[in-house]
Amino acid sequence: MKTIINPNKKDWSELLKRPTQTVENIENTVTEIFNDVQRRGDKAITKYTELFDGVNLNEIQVSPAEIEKASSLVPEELKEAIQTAKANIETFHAAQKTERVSVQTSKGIDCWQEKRPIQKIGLYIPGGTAPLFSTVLMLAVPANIAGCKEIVLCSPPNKEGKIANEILYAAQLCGVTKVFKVGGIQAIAGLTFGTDAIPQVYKIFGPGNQYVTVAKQLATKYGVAIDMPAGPSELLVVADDTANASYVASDLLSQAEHGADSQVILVSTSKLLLDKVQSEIQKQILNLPRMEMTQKAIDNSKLIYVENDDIALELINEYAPEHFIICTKNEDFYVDNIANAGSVFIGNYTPESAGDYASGTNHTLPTNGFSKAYSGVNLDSFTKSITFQKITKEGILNIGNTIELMAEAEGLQAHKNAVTLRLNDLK
Ligand SMILES: NC(=O)c1ccc[n+]([C@@H]2O[C@H](COP(=O)([O-])OP(=O)(O)OC[C@H]3O[C@@H](n4cnc5c(N)ncnc54)[C@H](O)[C@@H]3O)[C@@H](O)[C@H]2O)c1
Ligand SMILES: N[C@H](CO)Cc1c[nH]c[nH+]1
Ligand SMILES: [Zn+2]
Repeated sequence: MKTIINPNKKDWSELLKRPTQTVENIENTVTEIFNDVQRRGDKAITKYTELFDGVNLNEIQVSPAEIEKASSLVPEELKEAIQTAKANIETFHAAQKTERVSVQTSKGIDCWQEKRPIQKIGLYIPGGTAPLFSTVLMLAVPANIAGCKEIVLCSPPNKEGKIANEILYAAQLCGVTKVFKVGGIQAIAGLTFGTDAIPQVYKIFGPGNQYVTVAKQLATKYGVAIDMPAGPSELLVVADDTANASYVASDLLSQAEHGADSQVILVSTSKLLLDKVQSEIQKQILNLPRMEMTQKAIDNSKLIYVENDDIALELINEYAPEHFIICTKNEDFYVDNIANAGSVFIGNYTPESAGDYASGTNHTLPTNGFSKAYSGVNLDSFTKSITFQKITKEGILNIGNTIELMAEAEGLQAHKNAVTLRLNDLK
């Protein structure tokens, strides 16, 4: 991992670049696949599944019998762990429910706002290098609490043409309606346009690699909504001499192991800590089964020394990490002042993995600096707010002239008439 000492502010944007390809790099591939799926539906889906996942499938929908069999093969101990995680995710997301907001803005004018579930949604569950069944919980649990009706899940098949047993078990446990063995750009295309097999949905959720993420971003051109760009995982840790170097190294490696295009960053006011973490990483990485991929991510990663907490905070807000771990003496300074981060983990005993699996918070989070403007997935991601109003005779008498004046000033006579006709009847 490269160490950078006191980087000059004018170099920050270059220093903080992500190692992923850009929308421009991937756009042509996405457009080609989208056009093909739009034209040829399931035939195109099957072609790209063979090309990218190396398997030729006659049937892309997972049958109830396959789900039953897969579920029976998941060890009991793991099922219990999945259920514990599910309970915590349920508790945290159910607590996010809000009451209807209702107010009389003036006499005779009642306005209110209510949340209604998005009826048809698509969940993308990554499966390229690891079957992320935890993501099923992160998406399907809040979707059910929100009341979404049709929940369609897509995930890439392995070389045997199967989706991991744990993904199917979690899908069944969390009330997913239909499951398809389709991944990557072609899955996003299927959910966007619909095919004979895959239902078209109103909103697509879920993380994925850079191809999936760019496909989701481009899918919005065709009218489907997305949760956010949730691409290759990333982590920024701020730590000082009060941190445990081996814990910090383990956290950095936990996100680096997601893939070669992940990135992790350590910011510190202590050169000693940076050195200790560097050597811990070199030690711990040797025992990781995904060492090669992890090493590639570590090569994209940085240890950054800065002189004080103010500079550290400014740099962190500029980077806008997906995950932000705080292991410093004055943790409140960072907790109170962080402006841009997807999810924050505080103190030596809060590993980022806790949020990935089981503490209850959602792990589908904005990457690539998008935490400057986007929230991670939460209960509201699965609902829309609808406003309602009811105006009485007294109410329209009160507000009518205001509307007439404004409509006239905008040159919209028909708008004015809609009020004037009523007012004339009431006079
Ligand atoms: N931000 C988040 O909230 C979050 C959460 C979990 C995981 N992640 C990220 O999800 C990603 C999972 O990636 P993954 O690759 O393991 O699984 P994936 O399911 O996202 O992608 C696999 C698919 O990518 C497609 N693909 C692969 N190479 C391609 C190419 N050259 N051209 C076109 N398509 C190609 C294939 O169709 C394949 O099925 C990781 O980057 C991880 O960091 C992010
Ligand atoms: N860290 C990922 C979000 O960026 C989520 C995840 C799933 N499994 C393990 N990790
Ligand atoms: Zn993770």
